[in-house]
Amino acid sequence: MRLLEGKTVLVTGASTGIGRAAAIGAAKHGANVAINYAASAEKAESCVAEIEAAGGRAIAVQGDVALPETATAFVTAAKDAFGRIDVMVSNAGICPFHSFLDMPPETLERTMRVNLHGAYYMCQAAARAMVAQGEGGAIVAVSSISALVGGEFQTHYTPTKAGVHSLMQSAAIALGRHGIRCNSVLPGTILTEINRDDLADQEKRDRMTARIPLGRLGEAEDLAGPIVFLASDMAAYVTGAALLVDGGAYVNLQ
Ligand SMILES: NC(=O)C1=CN([C@@H]2O[C@H](COP(=O)(O)OP(=O)(O)OC[C@H]3O[C@@H](n4cnc5c(N)ncnc54)[C@H](OP(=O)(O)O)[C@@H]3O)[C@@H](O)[C@H]2O)C=CC1
Ligand SMILES: C[C@H](O)[C@@H]1OC(=O)[C@H](O)[C@@H]1O
Repeated sequence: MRLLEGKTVLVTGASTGIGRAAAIGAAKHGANVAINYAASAEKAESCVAEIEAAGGRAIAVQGDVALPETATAFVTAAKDAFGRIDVMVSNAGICPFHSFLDMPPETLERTMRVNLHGAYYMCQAAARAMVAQGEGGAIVAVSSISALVGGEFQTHYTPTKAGVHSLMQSAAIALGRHGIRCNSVLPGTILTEINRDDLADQEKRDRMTARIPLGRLGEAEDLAGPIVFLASDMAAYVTGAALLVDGGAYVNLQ
C-alpha cells in the first residue's frame, strides 16, 4: 500500500542521512518530494535523480534553514512545482561536538539557529500554506533521543532537540483546529555524516552499541518508515506525539 500517493512532501536537510532516506521513502510511497539542502548540491541532485529514476517527481532547493526567508522560498518553490503542500519533514540539523566550558558563542548560536530557529521557520511557513489551502496536513520534526537525555559534548545541541520536541507539542495545539497534525521522531544514534568523526572512536562506538537492545547502531533508512507513517493518514489521530526510533537505547538503564 502506498501511503502518500499524490501528496507533496517537503524535507529539509535531505542531501544526506535521515532527510535523504525520508525523501526517498516518501517518494516510494507515491509522494512528490521537494528537498532542501545547504551546501551539498551534488548530493541533493543525486537524491532527486534517485527518486526520478524510480519514476517519482522531486525538486531540490538550496537554502540555509537558519534564515526565515529560506522557509518561505522553499514552500513557494514546492507549491509552484507540485501545486499543493501536504507534509513538512523538518530535519536539517548540525551537531558540532564541543566541550561545555570553552564552547565558542558562535558555535552555540549557530547550532541554535539551524536546529531550532530553522525548524520553527520551516514548520511555520508550511503551516501557513496548509491553513491557506484549507485541507489540513502533517508536520514531522526530527528531534532526538537527545531531547530526553544529555551528552557531554552536546550541551549546545541537546537543548535544540528538546526545543524541537516541545515545538511539535505546542504546534499540535495551535494547528489542531486546522486539521494539521504535528509529531516528532526521536532517533537514537544513527550512522550518518553528522557523527562520522565522533564514531570513528571505536571504543565509543562499541559502548554506544552495547547499550542498544536491538544490538546495532541505526541506519538512516530506519527513520523512513516512522516518518512516512506519521506523515500519512494511517496516523490520522496522532498529534503531539513523539516516537523514539532508537533500537531501545533510551529504556536500557541496566
Ligand atoms: N545521526 C544521528 O544519530 C541523529 C540525528 N538526528 C537529527 O537528524 C537530523 C539529520 O541529521 P543526519 O541525517 O544524522 O545528519 P547529516 O549530516 O547526514 O544530514 C544533515 C542534513 O542537514 C543539512 N543541513 C545542515 N545545515 C543546514 C542548514 N543550515 N540549512 C539547510 N540544511 C542544512 C545538510 O545539508 P548540506 O550537506 O547540504 O549542508 C544535510 O542534508 C538532524 O536534525 C539531527 O540532529 C537526531 C538524532 C540522532
Ligand atoms: C550526532 C549524534 O551522534 C547523535 O545526535 C543525536 O541527536 C543522537 O542523540 C546522537 O547523539
